[in-house]
Amino acid sequence: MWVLLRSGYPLRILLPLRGEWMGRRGLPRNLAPGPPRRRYRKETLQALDMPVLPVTATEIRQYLRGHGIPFQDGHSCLRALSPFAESSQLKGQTGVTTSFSLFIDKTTGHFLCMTSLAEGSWEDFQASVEGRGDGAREGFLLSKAPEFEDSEEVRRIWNRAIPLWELPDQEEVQLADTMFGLTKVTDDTLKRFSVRYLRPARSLVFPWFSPGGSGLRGLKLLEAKCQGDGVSYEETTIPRPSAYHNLFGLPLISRRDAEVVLTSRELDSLALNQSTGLPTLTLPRGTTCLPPALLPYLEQFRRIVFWLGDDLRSWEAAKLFARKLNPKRCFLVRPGDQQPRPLEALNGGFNLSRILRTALPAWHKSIVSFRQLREEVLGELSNVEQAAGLRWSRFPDLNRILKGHRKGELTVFTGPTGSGKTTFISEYALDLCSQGVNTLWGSFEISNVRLARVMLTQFAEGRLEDQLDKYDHWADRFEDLPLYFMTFHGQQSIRTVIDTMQHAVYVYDICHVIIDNLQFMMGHEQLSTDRIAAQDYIIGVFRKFATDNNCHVTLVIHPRKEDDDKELQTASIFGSAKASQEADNVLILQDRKLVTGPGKRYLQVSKNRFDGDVGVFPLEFNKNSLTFSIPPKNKARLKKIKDDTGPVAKKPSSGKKGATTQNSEICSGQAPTPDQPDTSKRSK
Ligand SMILES: Nc1ncnc2c1ncn2[C@@H]1O[C@H](COP(=O)(O)OP(=O)(O)OP(=O)(O)O)[C@@H](O)[C@H]1O
Repeated sequence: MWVLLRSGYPLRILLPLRGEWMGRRGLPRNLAPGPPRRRYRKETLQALDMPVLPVTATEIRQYLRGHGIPFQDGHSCLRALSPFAESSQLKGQTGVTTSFSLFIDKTTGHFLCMTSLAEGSWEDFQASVEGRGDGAREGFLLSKAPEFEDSEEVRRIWNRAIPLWELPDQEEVQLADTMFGLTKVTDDTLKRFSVRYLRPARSLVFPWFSPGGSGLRGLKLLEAKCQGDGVSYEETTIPRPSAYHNLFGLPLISRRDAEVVLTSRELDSLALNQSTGLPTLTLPRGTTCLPPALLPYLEQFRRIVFWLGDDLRSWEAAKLFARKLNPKRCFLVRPGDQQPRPLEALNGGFNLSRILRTALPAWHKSIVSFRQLREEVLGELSNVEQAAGLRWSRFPDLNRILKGHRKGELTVFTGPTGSGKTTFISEYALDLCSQGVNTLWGSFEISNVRLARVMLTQFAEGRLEDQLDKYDHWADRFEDLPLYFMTFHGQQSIRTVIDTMQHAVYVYDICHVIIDNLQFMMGHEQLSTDRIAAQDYIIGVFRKFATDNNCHVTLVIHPRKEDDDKELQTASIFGSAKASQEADNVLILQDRKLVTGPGKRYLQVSKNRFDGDVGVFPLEFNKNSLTFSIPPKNKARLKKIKDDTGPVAKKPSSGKKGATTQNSEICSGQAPTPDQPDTSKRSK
């Protein structure tokens, strides 16, 4: 994984953990070659020590003009004459010059030369143009060749895989067709997309070819497993997901194609291309992200249709991605009963071309009519559970009160000093991140190493100090979480923090930012009136960021000093009422002990803009695992007690996304004492 964000950004800024803990990917066991290997990338941290300022599109344009480099304006990139391509390379087959092969990302300044495949940061580009730097001008140094171990593995798997129709046993063909839903996909289609089948792993193999079709850069394996009455799928990529930048279907795209359909699964692309004849591309990691490195490959299209899936999450992802690609050329297929995902649509006898024609424009003017909103409103109404957000798997009581974690909201979290705010919020965020929420941490008070240690302990649900032999196992799994850290420590200016967050949303599709804590952006204002004004301003900025980027921001704020024996309230948050007004959710970690649960703290939800439900529930701290969630054993015990004492209203949640949660039985056994706030009331 290249941890180098954009060298052009305040680079001490984002530190994904992966670089330090490169581990082994989860290949099917029967393919695993030899004992686990570990690779350490020591250069990672050094790269982060260069404080460089962000670049804007205007500055890039000025620089190109200033250096006499001709360029054209594109959708998300500027296209320029490439200083990395040899003049002989610039001639296409027809002898016509294939100029403007250099793509520079307008937001990050990152560049890619399509002719030489050189790529790098904006600083690398400048160094190269100005003849300084160490070889960037040679044009090849920055292109990332697959690591040797990876290319060996890729080659070996690819050579063992065979086309489906060459399987010797007809029954095996039928089984594979059924498991992968390929009964209506023709051999011609599979052949066109070079899909193979790996018998020992019972997996389809999708190749990643280098641009220009010269070599194999990687693979994706899709394994189908029977699960009850249904089938579940598991993906494995080589290289590992963070470096897997394949737009599956790219070799079939012609330079003249002006329209493309983007899907989130390779099988959907096969179905779409077969039934509509349109060019299709699959995003490498489905709905989780659209890495900016792929944007140059999408520049040529005047119309891009997203058909990512049939749920609200796919719809949200499509809207987010459209912003990167320029929403004016993007159209979205709305999820719905009559618009399932492409493979299902093909198998269900739907007319895929007709569904594509119903795609809605992604671009809205500042003023919209209800006509433009009605489809979105319908989407929310027909997917009520999904609209309530992603459910925590460790905190059923949070689901019960808050209903879920929703994009674009601002959560303010407070609690007395040393009460365990960081520890709790770490588990709360880890829970979501483990379910695929791309997360960015801004921990200004405690170091990232300490924070990561807490999170890893919570992830492993036990002390790792006593079982170091298991460290690699947990670290490898942890490394694959979509988790990033800002490397700020101590006081920071709000502008720098917001710039970094903006950058992370663009590059890593971050959907949840945690800021611990706001006091580190307050500067050194001495007067309390200045401090209140500063805090109000900062909260306003985070509120706007959350809304503009459809990204959830969780903001930890210290309370004002109150009597130790008094409970905190919304009004206890330092400053004016701005924090509670702007916040969608207000959570308070109360360390006053519940009478019924000696020694325990409890979490109070004192504001919930989504549906108004507020309430409290006890938190039981486990010193070994540093967790507050109720371990599965205890959950079972609580359920049993309830079963023994009377009927349970509803089955407790499985904790999985989309599952309904009704866990009042867990809480009600430990209800707050009467002198505690009335928790059943709505907040407004
Ligand atoms: N409920 C608890 N009972 C006992 N110890 C706890 C509890 N919660 C957290 N701790 C421990 O207390 C210490 C401080 O926790 P943490 O840093 O999460 O508190 P905080 O509220 O964020 O502190 P600060 O106010 O300084 O930001 C940690 O060592 C943590 O493991």
